[in-house]
Amino acid sequence: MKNDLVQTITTALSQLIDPNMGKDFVSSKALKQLTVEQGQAHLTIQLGYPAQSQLSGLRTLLENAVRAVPGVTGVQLDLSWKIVAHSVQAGIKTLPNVRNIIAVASGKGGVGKSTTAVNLALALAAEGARVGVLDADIYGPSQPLMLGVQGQRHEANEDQTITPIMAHGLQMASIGCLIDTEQAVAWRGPMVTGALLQLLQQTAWQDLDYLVIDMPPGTGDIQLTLAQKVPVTGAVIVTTPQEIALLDGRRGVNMFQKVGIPILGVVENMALHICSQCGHGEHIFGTGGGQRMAEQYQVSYLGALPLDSQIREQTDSGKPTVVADPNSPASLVYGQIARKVAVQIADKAQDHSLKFPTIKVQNT
Ligand SMILES: Nc1ncnc2c1ncn2[C@@H]1O[C@H](COP(=O)(O)OP(=O)(O)OP(=O)(O)O)[C@@H](O)[C@H]1O
Repeated sequence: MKNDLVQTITTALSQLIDPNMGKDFVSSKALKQLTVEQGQAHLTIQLGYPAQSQLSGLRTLLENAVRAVPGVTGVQLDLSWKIVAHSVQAGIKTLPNVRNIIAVASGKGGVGKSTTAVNLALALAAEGARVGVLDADIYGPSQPLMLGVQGQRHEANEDQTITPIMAHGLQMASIGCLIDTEQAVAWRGPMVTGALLQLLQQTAWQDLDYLVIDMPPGTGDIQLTLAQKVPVTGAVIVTTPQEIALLDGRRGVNMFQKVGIPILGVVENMALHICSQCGHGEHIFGTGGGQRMAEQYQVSYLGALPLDSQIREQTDSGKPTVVADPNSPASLVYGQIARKVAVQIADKAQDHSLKFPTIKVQNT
C-alpha cells in the first residue's frame, strides 16, 4: 500500500509540468526524495534554477497535485533550488568557485550588450542566485559606470588575486578598475586576451552560481580566442532590429557555435521606440528580425527590450533598471530573459560541445 502510494504520487508528479522548465518534475530530475508514512507524503523537490519569485506558486501547484492523490492525508514539501556546474567546451577546465559562465556578446558595438549583461546579472541575483559580472570590454569598460562604482580600484591580495568590487549584490571585476584603459587601445590582440584571461582567473570570485561576461563587441580574433579559452556554459547574443546589426549578430552566433559553445538565445534590444512624452510605442527599425534570426539558427528568442530613455538614464547613472525600478515593464522582460537563461542552463544535461566541430585558431 505504502509503495503503491509512492508510485501513484510519482506518476502524478510525472504528469505535472513545471511551467518554467516546460517539463514534468520527475523527468527534470527535480524530485529528489519521496516517502509516505500513514498517508503523509514527504517530498524533496530541488529546482536547477533560482526561483525566489516563483516559490510560492510552485509550492501551491505541487502541494495541490500531491493532495489530490487518493489516500494522501497530508503533504510536507521541502522546496529549494541548487545550481550546479555544467559542461563547457571540450578540453577546457572550469574555474574554481564559478559554476557557470554566461558570455554576453554582440556582433557590433553600441547595441546594448553591456546594458543587457548587467540587467541579466541583476535579474538572476534578484531570483536568489549568487552572481558576478566580468567586464571584458577592454576598449570601453562600462560596468563600473553602470554599477555605480566608477573610480573604485580592485584591491590586490598577497596571494596574487584581486578582490571583486561589490555592487548591488553582484561581484564585479573590470579591467577599468585595474588599469588606465586608454593604454589598452594600443595593445595587440594577444595582450588583450592575456590581460582578460588573467583578470578572469585571478579574481577571487566567491562561490558564484553564474558569472556573466560582458564580452568585447564584435567577432574578431580577440573574441574568438576568448571563446576558445574561457570555460563558457552558454552565450547570449544581443542584437538590434536593424538588418546590419542582425548580420553582425549572425556572425556572433556562428562564432560561438564553431567553438562548441551553446547559444542560450538572442535578445533583441531597442526593438521598439517608446515616446518619452506620450508613451506610444513604434517599431522604427522594423519588426521580427531577432525572432527570424533565432528561428534560422534554431536558438531561443529570449525577449525584446524597447528603446526606452529610462533604461539609458537608469543604467548610465549607476542603478540599472532591474534595481532602479524592479516592477517596470522593462525589468519584467529582463526577469523573463534571466529565467529562460537559467532554465536552459539547468536543462543542459550533457556536453553539447561535441555537436559542433572545433576549429583551430592561429593567433593565440
Ligand atoms: N533598450 C535601451 N533603451 C535605451 N537606451 C539603451 C538601451 N540599451 C542600451 N541603451 C543605451 O545605449 C548606450 C550603449 O549601450 P551599451 O553600452 O550597453 O552598448 P554596448 O553594445 O555594450 O556597446 P559597446 O560594446 O560599444 O560598449 C548606453 O548609453 C545605454 O544606456
